[in-house]
Amino acid sequence: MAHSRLLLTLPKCRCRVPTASIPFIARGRWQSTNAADLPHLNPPPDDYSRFIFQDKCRVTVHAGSGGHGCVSFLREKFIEEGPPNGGDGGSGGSIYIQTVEGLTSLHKLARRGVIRASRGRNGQGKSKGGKRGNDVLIQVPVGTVVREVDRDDPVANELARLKSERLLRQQEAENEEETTEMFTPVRHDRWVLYPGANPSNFLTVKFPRSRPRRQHIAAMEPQAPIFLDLSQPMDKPLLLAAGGAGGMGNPHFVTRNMGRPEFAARGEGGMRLELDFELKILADIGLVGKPNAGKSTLLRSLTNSRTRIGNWEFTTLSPQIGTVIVDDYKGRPLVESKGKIPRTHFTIADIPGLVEDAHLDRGLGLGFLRHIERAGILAFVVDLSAGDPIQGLQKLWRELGEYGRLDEAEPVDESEDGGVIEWDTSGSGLPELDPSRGRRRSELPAETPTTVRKDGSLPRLTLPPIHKKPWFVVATKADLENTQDRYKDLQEYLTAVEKGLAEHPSGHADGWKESLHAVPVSAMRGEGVSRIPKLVMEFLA
Ligand SMILES: Nc1nc2c(ncn2[C@@H]2O[C@H](COP(=O)(O)OP(=O)(O)OP(=O)(O)O)[C@@H](O)[C@H]2O)c(=O)[nH]1
Ligand SMILES: [Mg+2]
Repeated sequence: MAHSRLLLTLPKCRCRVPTASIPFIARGRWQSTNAADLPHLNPPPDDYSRFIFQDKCRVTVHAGSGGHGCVSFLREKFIEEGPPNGGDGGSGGSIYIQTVEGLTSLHKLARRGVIRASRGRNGQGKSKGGKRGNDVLIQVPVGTVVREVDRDDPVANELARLKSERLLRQQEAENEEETTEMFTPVRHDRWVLYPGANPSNFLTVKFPRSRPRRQHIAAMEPQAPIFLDLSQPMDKPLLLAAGGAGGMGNPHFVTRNMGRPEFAARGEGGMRLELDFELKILADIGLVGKPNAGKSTLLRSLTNSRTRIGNWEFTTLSPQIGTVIVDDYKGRPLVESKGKIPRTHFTIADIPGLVEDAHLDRGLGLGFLRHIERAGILAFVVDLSAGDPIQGLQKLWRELGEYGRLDEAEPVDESEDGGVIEWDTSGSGLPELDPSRGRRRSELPAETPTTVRKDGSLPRLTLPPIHKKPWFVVATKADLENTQDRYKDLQEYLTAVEKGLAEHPSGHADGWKESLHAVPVSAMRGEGVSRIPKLVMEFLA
């Protein structure tokens, strides 16, 4: 009795998971979608999880400088003036980069701003070499592009200085009559003197000619300027900037005339790189739709995503990713794929809605279109309750076409209708897709290898043009009135495009049209959505 009273008096509690524990990638098994879970598909505006998301940042990285060589001499009983035994300086720490699966945002990197590898320790007496500086590994999400903005390489600067000095000498030698003793500035920055030495010793000591040195691993650095397209998980880190070489101890400078050199070399300075990081999300499916079309609701109904839903435009302000698990609950794939790695899951990217002229940077569109550029399959989300869905679809294609044109100067256009479909549902039990359709999958973008080239850089990712990607239409809000006829028109139009009777909506005659579907769904009721994973697996298998 007391128990039931307690239940009655308790306020309605909504289970909230701490934000930090929610992964950015939400996972869900599409088989588990059932009508009983409906409240999460039409949630109140405050029922969503916040993600910290950053898809761009600029970071300055400093490789560590080398430690200085040591000036030291053996001191033992009965050996008054022992031979030099100064150790070499340790080399500076290097900066490496690696893509890691599971990371989804650059916000941690952006927060760091400046990344420094530590410097090498100085050499010591008794021929003790200095300790190496600690390396730094920058971990980024798969799909990150790294571009160099600026660099300051002390070794390159020194080499350039030596070259200009040599040219000057050559010129002097040509005009022999004007020959004067060339003034060589004292290089405090390149030499270390014996501890007890005066600064004036710099003027009296005759330093040997020295060329700046690099660590051997510097040969693995990517070619300047750096451009890396890290589209695959990497099992080994890639070197970005090698630390400065350590300075040599005084034994290295022994000559026949100078048995006890009282100087050693300073370590080379570490390189500074200013890098732009940009994350291009690599999802299998990109949802393309106008604001308020119902993309986020669709993502929620397919996955466990807690993305925000609201009956206003621009509810979604940053890309969201959901993962749909399609295994048999034991990690085994449900769809067998011949000759390829079997897929047990696929990812869906929900980006902010595209307004008209999004390619001219209206709305929020342009910044996020690049995420769609990389999706393997495009899902056009068209709201059946908001006017003519065919025009809606064509407008979306036009925006994508214009964006593609910005990228690679491609022509685009529009089109019309033709075709067949049966529609006999009034809200529930939406029709099954004909399994004989959606067979061809040859057009899927090939896996891009992340093989490192000889110069250490990665090959540039070659993306197929947007109009060549497989696509389908998700006709949402099919539970609302007057949507059946619109859906019918839309499917007729797609059949006409497939048969070549109507122009491809991208305006490209070679646009992908192997099997075009419009899937009618009511994402809010969770109806019809289970057909999407089936269709996607047909494409991915
Ligand atoms: N009746 C009905 N309403 C839906 C359906 N799907 C979404 N809605 C409603 O449409 C409105 C917009 O849904 P969202 O999922 O936030 O739309 P969106 O495309 O993500 O919008 P933006 O993030 O602004 O681009 C919400 O009020 C949803 O409840 C559906 O299948 N049926
Ligand atoms: Mg949204």
